Amino acid sequence: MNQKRHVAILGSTGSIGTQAVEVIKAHPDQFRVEVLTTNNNAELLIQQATELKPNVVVICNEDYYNRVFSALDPLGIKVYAGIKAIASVVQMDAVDIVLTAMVGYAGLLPTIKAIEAGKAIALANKETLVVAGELITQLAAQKGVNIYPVDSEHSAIFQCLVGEFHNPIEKIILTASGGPFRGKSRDFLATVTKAQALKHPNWTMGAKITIDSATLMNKGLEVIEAKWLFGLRSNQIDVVVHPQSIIHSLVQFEDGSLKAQMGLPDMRLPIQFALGYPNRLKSDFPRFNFIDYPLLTFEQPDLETFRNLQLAFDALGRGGNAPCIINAANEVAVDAFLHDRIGFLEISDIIESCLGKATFVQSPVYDDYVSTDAEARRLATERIKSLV
Ligand SMILES: NC(=O)C1=CN([C@@H]2O[C@H](COP(=O)(O)OP(=O)(O)OC[C@H]3O[C@@H](n4cnc5c(N)ncnc54)[C@H](OP(=O)(O)O)[C@@H]3O)[C@@H](O)[C@H]2O)C=CC1
Ligand SMILES: CC(=O)[C@@H](O)[C@H](O)COP(=O)(O)O
Ligand SMILES: [Mn+2]
Repeated sequence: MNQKRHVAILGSTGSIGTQAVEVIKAHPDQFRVEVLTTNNNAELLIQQATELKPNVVVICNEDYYNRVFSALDPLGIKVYAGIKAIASVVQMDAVDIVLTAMVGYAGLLPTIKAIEAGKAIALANKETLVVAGELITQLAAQKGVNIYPVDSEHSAIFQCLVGEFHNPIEKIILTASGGPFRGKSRDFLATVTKAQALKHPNWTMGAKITIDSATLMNKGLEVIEAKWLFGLRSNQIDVVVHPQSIIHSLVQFEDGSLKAQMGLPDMRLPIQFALGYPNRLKSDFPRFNFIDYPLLTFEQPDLETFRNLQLAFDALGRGGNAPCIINAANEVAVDAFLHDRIGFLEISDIIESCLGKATFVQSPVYDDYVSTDAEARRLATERIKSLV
């Protein structure tokens, strides 16, 4: 790259956000941070901003505005509060690329606003494409905006496709670790605790995605994300359990050839690839050694025990706002599980019940997604109340 890329990091204090900051700090000649945003973590935001000197920061929780303002205003950094400010700062002229590393449905509106303003997107927030994949991909095409995947599986597929964009994909194979409860029975799952579910075998991530990995909903969300990113039909997307998380996913072309992308589980690589595309920037990330991994194994996912993956395929098959319904129900159910209000297996029950009850919309527009999200959250909350 001959010019620095100017980056907005939405969710800079989270797992992806902090790793993105690391990548950017390692390449000061390639990147400059213009925007940092967070929900509540004022202290880390202040620390990051003091070091990176962005143009603007946003703290969603207005209670922390004074604290952040008093620390950063003397440095000439603009400070805004509230979720609406995020949707506006992504449109700043100084921003070239927006890394969407916020968690959940909250990522949708800022992503739409960024695309409307013609900004490239490094997409970590998979929920955006799950909720409104058609709207987002159509808008991006209309505005000539590139969406670079950050999610490790989708980055793997994107990396396999470099130099192959003219060749049709026969199918893709998304790898799944299987999570901490791989091979366990429903009887076992009925007793598992939040602490057990938060222990991912291979990745250290935020709480919501870690629970999604344990229920296999993460893979369901990734199937939907892949459909929109790569323009696939659902019968072109397979899932295989690969407990070592070394092969990050594969593409099969029409001549039968399979291409895979491999490496140690380290999100800094896909973050760096998305921010630096088309260049591969140097890194000192630990290298994979075949001798350390004499056995790479593969299994079928257990869709009867881990029902969320099947529910995601069902929602994808139904189309319209069905993926938005399961996303909202899942966000509410995971939050309830993390607050010890429901058991692990009840997460799927809540999603299934919402999918059956929420109003179906075949061809949703933005306002339909807003009302679907609200309705599904209300239905999920009512269902949880009936369970406790
Ligand atoms: N972690 C990973 O390895 C991977 C994550 N992803 C995806 O990336 C996204 C981020 O995940 P992850 O980094 O793990 O999540 P974390 O929970 O670690 O971080 C989330 C970030 O978003 C902020 N945030 C949370 N809620 C809101 C909100 N309602 N409005 C504005 N900001 C908010 C948080 O602020 P605060 O710190 O103040 O709470 C934090 O900065 C998710 O969509 C996830 O699915 C995809 C692949 C891998
Ligand atoms: C790092 C990443 O991309 C996560 O989405 C990861 O894939 C979670 O692992 P599993 O969902 O396969 O357990
Ligand atoms: Mn992933």
